[in-house]
This record gives sequence, C-alpha cells and structure tokens, in this order.
Amino acid sequence: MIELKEVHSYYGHSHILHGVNLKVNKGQCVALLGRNGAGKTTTIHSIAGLVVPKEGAIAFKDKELIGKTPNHISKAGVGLVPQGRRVFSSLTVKENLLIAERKSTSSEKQWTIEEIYQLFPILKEREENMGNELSGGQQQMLAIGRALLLNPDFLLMDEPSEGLAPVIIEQIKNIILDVKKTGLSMLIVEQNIDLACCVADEVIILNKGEVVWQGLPNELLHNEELLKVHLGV
Ligand SMILES: Nc1ncnc2c1ncn2[C@@H]1O[C@H](COP(=O)(O)OP(=O)(O)OP(=O)(O)O)[C@@H](O)[C@H]1O
Repeated sequence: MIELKEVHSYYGHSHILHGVNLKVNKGQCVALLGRNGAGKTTTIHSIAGLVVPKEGAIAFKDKELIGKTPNHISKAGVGLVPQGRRVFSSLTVKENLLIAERKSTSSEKQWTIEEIYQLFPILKEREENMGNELSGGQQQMLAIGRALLLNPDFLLMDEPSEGLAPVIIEQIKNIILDVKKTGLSMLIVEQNIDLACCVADEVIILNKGEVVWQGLPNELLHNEELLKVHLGV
C-alpha cells in the first residue's frame, strides 16, 4: 500500500529524518512510537506532503508521492487526522462534516454522514453545536469523521489520544478498532503505548529520525529494555 525508502526530511537546515524506511500493507494498522521530537509527526507530514523530503521515495499504490501537493496526495487517497484535531470552531458539527464530504474514485468504501453518525452517535446529538462547543473527545471524533468522509484508502492519525481522559481514550481505541474492521490501512502516531499496542498489527519505533526497532506489539510490551531506552517507560 505505502512504502517509504530512505526518506530524508528537513526544516530549513535542520536535518530531521535520516533515511526512514517503513511499509504499511493493505488493511494493516501500524503504530509509530518514539520519544518527543523523534520525528513521528515529521514522518506523517512527509507522507501527507506538508513537509517535502529532500531525498528518498514514498510509493503509494505504486505512485511516487514526493513532490506532489497535499491536495493531490489527499485526492490520491491519503487521509490525515491531524494532531490537535483542527476542527473548524465557527462551523457546526454538521457543517464540519458537510465540507469534508467527497466522492472517491479510488476507494472501495464510500462513507456517508449518516454512517459517521452511527460510528459517533454523540456527533448526531451535537450536530447543531459549534466546533468549539465540543469536548476534546468529541472534537477527536469529528476530526476522524471528517477524514473518513474524504474516503481515504490509507489513514494517517497523529496522536489521537493526546490530551484526552482515560475513559475517552478507551472510546477512541474502540473507534480505531471499528475503523480498522472496514479494511482501511492506517499509520498511527501515538504516545500512549497501550492504545498503540492494542490497535496495531505492527509497531515501529523512531529515534532521532531513524527507525530503531520494528516488531509485534506483544514483543514490545515484553521488552523492558526497549520500553525504557526508547520510550522512557
Ligand atoms: N516547523 C518546525 N521547524 C523547525 N523544527 C521543527 C518544526 N517542527 C518540528 N521541528 C523539530 O523536528 C524534530 C522532530 O519533530 P516532530 O514533531 O516530528 O517529533 P515527534 O516525534 O512528532 O514529537 P512529539 O511527540 O513531541 O510531537 C524536533 O526536534 C522538533 O523540534
């Protein structure tokens, strides 16, 4: 589905990604973990076209993404649930969803607003509320709903649990599992190791812009050394 080969990304002269290699297969959910500043968001932004890598290759369904605009990459089928949700605060829930609705020519699944409401019943109840009247968890649901309405084949999620209470994180975890059941391929950046290991088929650890470990969630959870050295647990 998507493969990054030797990706090098920079902010100005700061060299952030030092040859990242990773692959997400069709229907697979991969979690990207690492300490603050490891380069997780930069990796996601390099795929979405928000950062343009200077070297390397990103093949998505056999087409090269590097050099394409974020709009082109989105239309090619890559969805993004950004860090901090970024819902439109001065639009209602329904308006936030309506502006995201788009027919896809590539995706097998065509999401409707009604299906988003089935996934998140609370959004239906709040459909006339403004974006800034929602709780953090509800905003996260809206951000995921908006991304799904663009009918992606591959979804990037940047820290979906950030700043949320444990009970809401549990809900988000179940939602990610529900979305996964639809067959959508996903790459999820997370600080919450339990959430990541519960939803992911495979885990990748980044450190200083390089992949330092890759394996199964269970292998990570039983590797105290790895947890301590790279994740500070
Ligand atoms: N816009 C920017 N300009 C300059 N440097 C940046 C910019 N955004 C991020 N960086 C730097 O790039 C490095 C990687 O940041 P990135 O946000 O990718 O890390 P992360 O692993 O997602 O961390 P976090 O968990 O804190 O979000 C950090 O050293 C950060 O300070």
